[in-house]
Amino acid sequence: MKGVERYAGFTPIDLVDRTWPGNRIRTAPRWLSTDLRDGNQSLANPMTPERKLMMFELLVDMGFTEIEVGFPVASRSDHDFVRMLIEQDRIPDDVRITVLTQAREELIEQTIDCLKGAPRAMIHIYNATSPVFREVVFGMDRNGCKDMAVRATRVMMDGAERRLRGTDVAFQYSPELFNETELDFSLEVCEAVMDVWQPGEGRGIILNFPTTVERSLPNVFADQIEWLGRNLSRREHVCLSVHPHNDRGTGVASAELALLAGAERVEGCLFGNGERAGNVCLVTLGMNMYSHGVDPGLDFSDISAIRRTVEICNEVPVHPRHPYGGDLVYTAFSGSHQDAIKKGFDELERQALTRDLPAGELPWRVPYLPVDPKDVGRTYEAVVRVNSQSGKGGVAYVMSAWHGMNLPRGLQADLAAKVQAHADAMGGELSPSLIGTLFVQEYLYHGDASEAAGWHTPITASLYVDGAFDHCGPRADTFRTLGALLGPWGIQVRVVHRTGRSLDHEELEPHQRLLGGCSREETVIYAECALGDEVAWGVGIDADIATAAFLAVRAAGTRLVRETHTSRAVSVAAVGH
Ligand SMILES: CC(=O)SCCNC(=O)CCNC(=O)[C@H](O)C(C)(C)COP(=O)(O)OP(=O)(O)OC[C@H]1O[C@@H](n2cnc3c(N)ncnc32)[C@H](O)[C@@H]1OP(=O)(O)O
Ligand SMILES: CC(C)C(=O)C(=O)O
Ligand SMILES: [Mg+2]
Repeated sequence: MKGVERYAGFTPIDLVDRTWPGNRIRTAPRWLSTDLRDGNQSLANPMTPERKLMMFELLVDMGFTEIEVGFPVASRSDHDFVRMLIEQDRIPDDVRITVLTQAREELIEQTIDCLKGAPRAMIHIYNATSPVFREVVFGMDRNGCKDMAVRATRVMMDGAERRLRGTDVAFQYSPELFNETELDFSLEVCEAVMDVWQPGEGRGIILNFPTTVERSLPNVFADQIEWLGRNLSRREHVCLSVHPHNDRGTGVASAELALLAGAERVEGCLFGNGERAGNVCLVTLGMNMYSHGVDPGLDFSDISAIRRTVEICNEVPVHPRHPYGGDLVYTAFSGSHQDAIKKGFDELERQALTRDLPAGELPWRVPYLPVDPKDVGRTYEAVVRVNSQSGKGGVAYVMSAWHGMNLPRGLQADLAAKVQAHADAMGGELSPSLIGTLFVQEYLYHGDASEAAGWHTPITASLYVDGAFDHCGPRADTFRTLGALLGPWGIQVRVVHRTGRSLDHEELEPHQRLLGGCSREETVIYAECALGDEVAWGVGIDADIATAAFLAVRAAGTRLVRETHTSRAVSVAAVGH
């Protein structure tokens, strides 16, 4: 592409004995949400006080104990929001608010004043340290840049000492554009800042290393973090924090590799809001940990509610493909994915029965779904959505999840072909209720008894029972009744397969009751009839199994006769059990 020569590559870090690639993330880091600061400053329409409060309360509810609530000198609304939190006593005892300020004396004084009356707070000072900032923005050398940070720390300590007497003041320093700064210079500035702050027992410091504009591969950032961890003095009093941005789309990877490399704290925003391509997404990071069996220490159990609140506060929609929280991320449209998902759920249910445990307590092993959607408050209903890319597994899933019917394999294929033809003809997606309507139209008996008059016997039906078979009395009685009903037509019923557990209408949501609002237990019988190479399926639903079977065979036989345009003998194959 034209112009590529204008961009320089990045220099790898000389750290041949790096250890981070062999490490694992075993515990959650300390989290800081910067939604109300870095997130807010990136919005075309910054949050109103109401939206800020909504975000703050969400963060508290999710379990954040470190929340950057603003840049008080940036605007009256930032200032007033911090004051409101303090004056209205809205900061829970286990939460520490943080405020950000540039390393400029006049701004620091005002920032301190804004914190008056807070029981505890963190003052976060930053100045840019990279060569391009030193040369282009500040016009100063390394020493000048370091002095800026040192002076700011002194001013902050002095001001806090004098004007924040009742406040437990903690301190965080960030060399902005750390990832573009020479490593030895970042270290030099941080050491100089620590010389002023004098970290020690009960007086820690947070040193926060941002990829202010992400420019290199995540492994380079990890090397930088491991190098710092080895070289910082007073290490036991330093909390090594990272603040990745997502300019290259690798913010999450940068954070994760930094954790492997020794980072202890991560700053970011929910759903990756923030400057340009965003701050690192804390939802993705936390849920990535959860999906590996590491408790993130944040509550994502109603991820849709979190997303809704974030969307209201930011006025920025969350992408439907956003990891873990997007509308479509627990949905498969394509046939082979749907088939594997259905088999995964079936196996989970089998295991639950065998081990007599709720399915929700079993190890999660469902293909194509990284976590159980229910763990984040999503349902299983949207896991499969049907269009022209779908196959029998998907259609069977919809029939089971939405309509409580566990179709035998042959009927799955038969219905899927009809659904596919419909999808091809209409384009787009077929809703579960439309699939249910197609099913009813195709397979249930709609005629009257005379329609079957053309049948010339004998018929042997292969029946599949789905539902309350166990509630229908001894099998012998059932077969006798069926014989009496079907016998005059010469239909022999030899085999009954189970396809699923009882269909209990009490368990189904109203939209799942394919045939209306009945509340008693019913039996579904699927009948497979063959005439030469032709096969037809019929379905009967009734509280009485014999009636259900009768209706199913009539439906199948009628369709077969109609489809083959013949009234010659219908033979029905028996399938062994
Ligand atoms: C990566 C980040 O997200 S950092 C946080 C960024 N957030 C914000 O900037 C939002 C809030 N900011 C503001 O409201 C304003 O920028 C203020 C109030 C902080 C400062 O306002 P102003 O004094 O009008 O300055 P302005 O916004 O034009 O910034 C330029 C000044 O900041 C200085 N500056 C810029 N970046 C930095 C930095 N990283 N560290 C220290 N000083 C800096 C510049 O040198 C310049 O100073 P100069 O006027 O002496 O040349
Ligand atoms: C203020 C700092 C930490 C920042 O937001 C950044 O560098 O991205
Ligand atoms: Mg930032």
